[in-house]
Amino acid sequence: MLHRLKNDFRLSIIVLLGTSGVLGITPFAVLRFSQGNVLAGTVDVLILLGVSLPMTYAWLTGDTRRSGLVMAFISSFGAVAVGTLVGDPGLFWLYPCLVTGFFLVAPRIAMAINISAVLLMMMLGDAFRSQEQMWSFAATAVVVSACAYVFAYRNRSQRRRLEHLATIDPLTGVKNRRSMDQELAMAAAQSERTGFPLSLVLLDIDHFKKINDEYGHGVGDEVLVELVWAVDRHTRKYDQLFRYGGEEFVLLMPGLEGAGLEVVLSHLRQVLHRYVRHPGGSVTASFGVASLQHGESVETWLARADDALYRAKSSGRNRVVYADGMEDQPLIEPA
Ligand SMILES: Nc1nc2c(ncn2[C@@H]2O[C@H](COP(=O)(O)OP(=O)(O)OP(=O)(O)O)[C@@H](O)[C@H]2O)c(=O)[nH]1
Repeated sequence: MLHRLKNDFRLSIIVLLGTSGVLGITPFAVLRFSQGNVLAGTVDVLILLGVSLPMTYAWLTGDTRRSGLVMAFISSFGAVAVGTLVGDPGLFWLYPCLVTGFFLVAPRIAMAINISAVLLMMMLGDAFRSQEQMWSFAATAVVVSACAYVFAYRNRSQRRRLEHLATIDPLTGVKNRRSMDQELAMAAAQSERTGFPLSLVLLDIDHFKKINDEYGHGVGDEVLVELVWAVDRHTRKYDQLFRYGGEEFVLLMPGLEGAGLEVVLSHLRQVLHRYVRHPGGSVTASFGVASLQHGESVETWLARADDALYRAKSSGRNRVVYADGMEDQPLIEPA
């Protein structure tokens, strides 16, 4: 449970708000009913349901997007209803809602909800004792919302930047090994469910150390970038390339296996040989290929591709080798 809360920021906010909403509003609901204010008590109960149901939904389904939106909406307009029904003591409830909305939904949506809630409260007018109070409320609500917006916007762009840094290889711009682990697990689970074929290619540049040693690391880096560019140009948009480490890449190819896969990879091997170059000539790469088998774990799948790559390297490089006893690709040199 703690693990989920620690790893899912929006879920943790939903749970925090839902729980504090339930704890904070319940005494007021009881108070309103005991004072005979049935309408305000009913509104409190509706808000209680409005925050606890999305919280339960988010917890059970993991869908924090929809629950966050519902919660932001209900808490803000619920606060408007409370303010309108009980007068200025209810006004204060809108302030936490003006801020917390930014934790639940995108900054633009939170801002739109805030503006609508404040305007609605002003139009209904019943919460205010005087015009002066109403305009003071409007001005302070705008200041609170504007500050929260700037903070949320900045926080969001920094989070996106961190996500980018954590998942993208800075040299080549493809996803790194960390995101590969997640994507492979997801793709394998989907393939297991749908029966859609899924193949994995371990692609390793041949004698890369020699290129570095002879022409320098800068040239080595350029070769890596060129290779990524060539693979990207000659594969489909739903194929995904990851940098596995060093000069080794993983290419994930959904919907391809058997003869179709052989044709594509034979072509790709030749394309790399033809287009990826260094000052001393062309670059070659070896491929180890494994198609996911029913019930197979990602680790075993990768290990089979790795074993095939090892065989490609040890049998002469510049070739495609398939796991599970399939024949090595005949070595066809480009014209
Ligand atoms: N330029 C550059 N070199 C890198 C990078 N990452 C790893 N390397 C180098 O890649 C080389 C990999 O060498 P090896 O593992 O011996 O592989 P290889 O020379 O390609 O030999 P085979 O794979 O057996 O054909 C090492 O010299 C690493 O320093 C990088 O980001 N840029």
